[in-house]
Amino acid sequence: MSAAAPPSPARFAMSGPLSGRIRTPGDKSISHRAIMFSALAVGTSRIAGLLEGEDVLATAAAMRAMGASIERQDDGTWHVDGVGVGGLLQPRQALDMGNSGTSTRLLMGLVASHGITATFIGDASLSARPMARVIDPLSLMGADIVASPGGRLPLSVRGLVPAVALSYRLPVASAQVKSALLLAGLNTPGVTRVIEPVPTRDHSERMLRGFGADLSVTEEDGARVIVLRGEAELQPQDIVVPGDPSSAAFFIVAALIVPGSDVVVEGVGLNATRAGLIRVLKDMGADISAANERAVGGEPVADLHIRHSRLTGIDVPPEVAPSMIDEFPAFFVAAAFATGTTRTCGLEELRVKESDRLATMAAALVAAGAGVRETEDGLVIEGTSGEPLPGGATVATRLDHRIAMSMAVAGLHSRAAIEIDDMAPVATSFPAFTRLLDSLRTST
Ligand SMILES: O=C(O)C1=C[C@@H](OP(=O)(O)O)[C@@H](O)[C@H](O)C1
Ligand SMILES: C=C(OP(=O)(O)O)C(=O)O
Repeated sequence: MSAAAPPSPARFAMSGPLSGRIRTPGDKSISHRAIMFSALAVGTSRIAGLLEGEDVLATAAAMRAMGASIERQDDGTWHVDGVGVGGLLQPRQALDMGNSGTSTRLLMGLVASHGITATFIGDASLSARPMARVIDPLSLMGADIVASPGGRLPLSVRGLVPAVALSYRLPVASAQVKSALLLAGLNTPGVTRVIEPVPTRDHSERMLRGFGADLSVTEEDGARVIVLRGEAELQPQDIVVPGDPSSAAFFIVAALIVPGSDVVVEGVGLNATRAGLIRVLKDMGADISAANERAVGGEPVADLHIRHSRLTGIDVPPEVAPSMIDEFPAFFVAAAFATGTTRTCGLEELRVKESDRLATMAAALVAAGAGVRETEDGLVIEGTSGEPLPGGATVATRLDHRIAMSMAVAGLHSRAAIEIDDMAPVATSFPAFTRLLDSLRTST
């Protein structure tokens, strides 16, 4: 297990109106993929706008350990010299994935079809997360995987060359599992098929095509079917990473709940497989408008203008969940200030993220004085009709960046400050979070 950093508590108190323009950092999912695919191309790729958070840096370190050359330039772009599909080298040490599920699951897929063995370790949160969802299909492809009890980290993957091409129907809506299989398929002769009954974020498909992979997506009986021809040759690319909608979510919710707020978040990725939060908030009455719509790095992007709004409670349809899966902690905060009841269901997946996000958010919001009932697969939240929460609580974030940022936002409209027990995990996805928040609180 990787070493734990000392906790870094912080207090977030009642705020005046938030105003100004900010730009969110690069998308975490796309940044991981930009590093991985560039590291598999032959030649030099350039990446602008890469998220320089701990999770992405863990991916970069692992790809370096397997032979890629990855360097940050003085102007902030990253240059990656790839090894070519099939060219990964045996890492000398265990790959430390820190807190990052995406790094772990995608790289397990990559190793599974190379002639190398890699051991994956991580922090206490990652070591509690289920890996059977990738172990099972990668084993069918021929990888030899030895995991800790319950299919957890630490685990080792011994790849097989040539691996056996697989046609696999995802039993759980997971872009990480889908992407792990596509990465394994890159060095596998023949055709790898992944069948997705419920669509999940499609960054891997888009970017693999951009790198020249032979990949097609069709629909069969209402499911998405992704077909990838193996033994791919990836061409180096110039990539611009769009802003992360999952990071923008904290500022969207903050502007909606703090009276008088008027905020623009620039360059937010609005890929339909990621934009569920905005659709649901608008259905609740949120004043969010998009301007300057454009494409960045093959992804739709816009500047979002958000004004404080009176929100109305809603029943969130479960089928929207995959398109806002990481935004639920922030969404629960928005719901806590709505008028009426918000009900969510079908969110079992939230129990296996960096923390059990249903239990952790229910406990945090209840401690702050919100009316929250936890069910097996969701939360039922009675809103304050725009009134502040009592606050005055210390929140346990359980090594989960999104809990820390969500409850920091809740503190901005609470009578007594909310103390976050540890802001350190925020560095995994959004190191600039507190600085950007402060810039909106002080600007006039
Ligand atoms: O593929 C990705 O980049 C991600 C997929 C999602 O996980 P699951 O695949 O487990 O749903 C999401 O929660 C995670 O933050 C990033
Ligand atoms: C679930 C998340 O990330 P990961 O699975 O990569 O740890 C997240 O960022 O909310």
